[in-house]
Amino acid sequence: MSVFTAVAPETLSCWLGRYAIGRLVDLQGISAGVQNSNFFVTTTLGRYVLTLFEAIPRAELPYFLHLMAHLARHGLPVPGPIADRDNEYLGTLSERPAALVMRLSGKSEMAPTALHCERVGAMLAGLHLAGLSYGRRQDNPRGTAWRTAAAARVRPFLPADEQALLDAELAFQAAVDYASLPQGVIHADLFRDNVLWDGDYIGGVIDFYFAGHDALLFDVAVTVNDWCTTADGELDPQRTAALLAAYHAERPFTDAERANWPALLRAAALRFWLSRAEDFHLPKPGEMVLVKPPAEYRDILRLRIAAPPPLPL
Ligand SMILES: Nc1ncnc2c1ncn2[C@@H]1O[C@H](COP(=O)(O)OP(=O)(O)O)[C@@H](O)[C@H]1O
Ligand SMILES: N[C@@H](CCOP(=O)(O)O)C(=O)O
Repeated sequence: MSVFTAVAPETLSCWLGRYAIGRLVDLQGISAGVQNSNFFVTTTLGRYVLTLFEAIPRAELPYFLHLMAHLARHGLPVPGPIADRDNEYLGTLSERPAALVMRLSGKSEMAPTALHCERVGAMLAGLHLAGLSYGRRQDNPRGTAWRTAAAARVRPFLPADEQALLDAELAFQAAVDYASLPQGVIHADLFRDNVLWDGDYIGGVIDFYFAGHDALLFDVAVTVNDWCTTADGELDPQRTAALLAAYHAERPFTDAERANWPALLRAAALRFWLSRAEDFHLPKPGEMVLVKPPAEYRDILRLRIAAPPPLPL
């Protein structure tokens, strides 16, 4: 995240009176991330993360907060949201929808090994299986409809060769048979910076604010494109095989998923090329704002088109 909206300690101290988590000791803005304003909050009772939601419509937020509670209840290492004294997860602070979740320990691993990838694959399958019993439903907010709209917004800023790449990829993706793929709750942003490691074990999975209902394979593709890609954008065979085999052991891939794997790797690359291009060309105003390079995912998309990787199982 970034900090788009400042929060004064006095304001937060007063707001925390709505909760049963003690008094404010420390407040720190967090510079990582791109979507919301996030803060580490320490109270006399514990350590929490405060999120002020900048762009997500308020009506969509209960889906994410209850999903985190659901997954935590199913034993996944997901931060539980904190209910206020009225038993509500969602409040309002600095004129923004706001929520507190537990702060989990551990740190991100940006140079993962095959063992890390194996654990992430198993965890992602667990998340998909636990998601099957989640009672609420909301579409993937960065699914096909968003992709078309985002492409129209960023296209005028792109040079001619990138416009051609974008047009061709949108046409290719429009022909993919998503209905043939198993669907469910997906995290949709399971990048290395959204997993906290406690030694070799996953201590936390965070940032569920892009979650939604979509093809489970899209989530696998997003995850593989980030966790298993080398510095030059190619897939590392050992890490890819480790992640996919661990996932497959918990939720076996279907024939339709095998057939559509190269297309979904491309869809996942397109999604992050578009969101990064939009953040770059049409930035939101803010105090500390992180913009990730769009070229990285443009190039991953080009590579996945040039050499479609088979599902190695
Ligand atoms: N529950 C948590 N426990 C520990 N650290 C967290 C937690 N939630 C967020 N963070 C920290 O905050 C950073 C940004 O959070 P993130 O959810 O990725 O932001 P955004 O909401 O903008 O997507 C993470 O990289 C991590 O360092
Ligand atoms: N993972 C995405 C952007 C979302 O950022 P996050 O820090 O909020 O997860 C990317 O790399 O483009």
